[in-house]
Amino acid sequence: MRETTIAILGAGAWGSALATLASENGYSVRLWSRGGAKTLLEVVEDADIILSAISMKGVRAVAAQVQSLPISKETIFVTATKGLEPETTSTPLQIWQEVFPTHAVVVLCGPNLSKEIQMSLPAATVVASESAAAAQSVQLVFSSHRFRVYTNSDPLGVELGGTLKNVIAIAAGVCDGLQLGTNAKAALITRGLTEMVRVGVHWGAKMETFYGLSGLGDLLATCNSPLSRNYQVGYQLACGKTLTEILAHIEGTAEGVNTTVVLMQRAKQQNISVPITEQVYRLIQSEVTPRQALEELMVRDMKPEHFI
Ligand SMILES: NC(=O)C1=CN([C@@H]2O[C@H](COP(=O)(O)OP(=O)(O)OC[C@H]3O[C@@H](n4cnc5c(N)ncnc54)[C@H](OP(=O)(O)O)[C@@H]3O)[C@@H](O)[C@H]2O)C=CC1
Ligand SMILES: O=C(CO)COP(=O)(O)O
Repeated sequence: MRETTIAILGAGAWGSALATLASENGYSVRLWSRGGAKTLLEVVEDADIILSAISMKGVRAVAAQVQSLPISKETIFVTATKGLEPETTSTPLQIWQEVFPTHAVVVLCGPNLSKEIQMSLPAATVVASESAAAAQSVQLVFSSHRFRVYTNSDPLGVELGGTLKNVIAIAAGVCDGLQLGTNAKAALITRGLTEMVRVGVHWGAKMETFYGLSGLGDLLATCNSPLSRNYQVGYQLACGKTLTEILAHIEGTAEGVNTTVVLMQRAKQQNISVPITEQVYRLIQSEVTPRQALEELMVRDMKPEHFI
């Protein structure tokens, strides 16, 4: 039997870590990046699985390039990007499904700081798809004694958990940078999760998905780790650096900055209350200081504790 071939698009921090996991499991892995030695055709040709770990800004263009190439009808697409497209507010899952409507598309998302995975520390993740068979195939590729992979049938919910938590992670970095304490951080993360649930359920995702690994799990990892680029953006803003300075020096992609802008636009259009996102938005637009953002959150109208 021919061996299973995995094409990974994007040789950044996350694409490289996922390539390591699949290679260690004995799969044949081909990695593509814009400056790499192999062409996109060489990498995707006859691939059983094509996984995209491209930053949000490159997803649509790369998907269009892949569409122009001869791909087997059986090929499974996997998306590991956590972002939103500015022009359409679409998620990466929605883009891959739009470009490849007859293929199975799987979302891979969880509390997965790539540096820890490259250090062989244990972690868990979720692979979600409308096709249970496709999700199980991807589960098999990445599962190991150090990487536990769960399947899930709510791909949009799994993807939105990983995407929306980046906005809250910026706020959590601000909270720690201002040294606001453990009570404040717990309140922020808990109310942040409610905001994620509100947006996600309105979008069509299942509420319970946000209490799983790709929602609460990734929220806890990202809001508590200095390894998170999004957390670092917030932390450094609280320490007085400008967004331009921070983004110029940060290693890799902090998707939460763009996600905040797109989410704010969507929430306004659809009249969804997102008070934490709104303050992160105003902060990155330099409309408020970190302290003013905190103050505005604390003096909002009194209300019962709603969970959605
Ligand atoms: N790092 C992590 O811990 C995790 C990251 N993610 C998500 O994975 C995605 C990638 O993150 P990460 O690997 O850390 O980021 P990096 O900045 O390390 O890598 C980004 C990758 O995207 C590619 N890319 C960027 N812009 C374009 C473009 N316009 N066209 C084609 N390719 C492009 C880069 O290609 P090139 O090499 O050619 O420059 C590179 O391979 C993000 O959405 C992130 O949120 C998800 C889970 C964990
Ligand atoms: O999504 C991540 C961990 O699951 C990575 O977080 P950052 O993009 O903030 O580094």
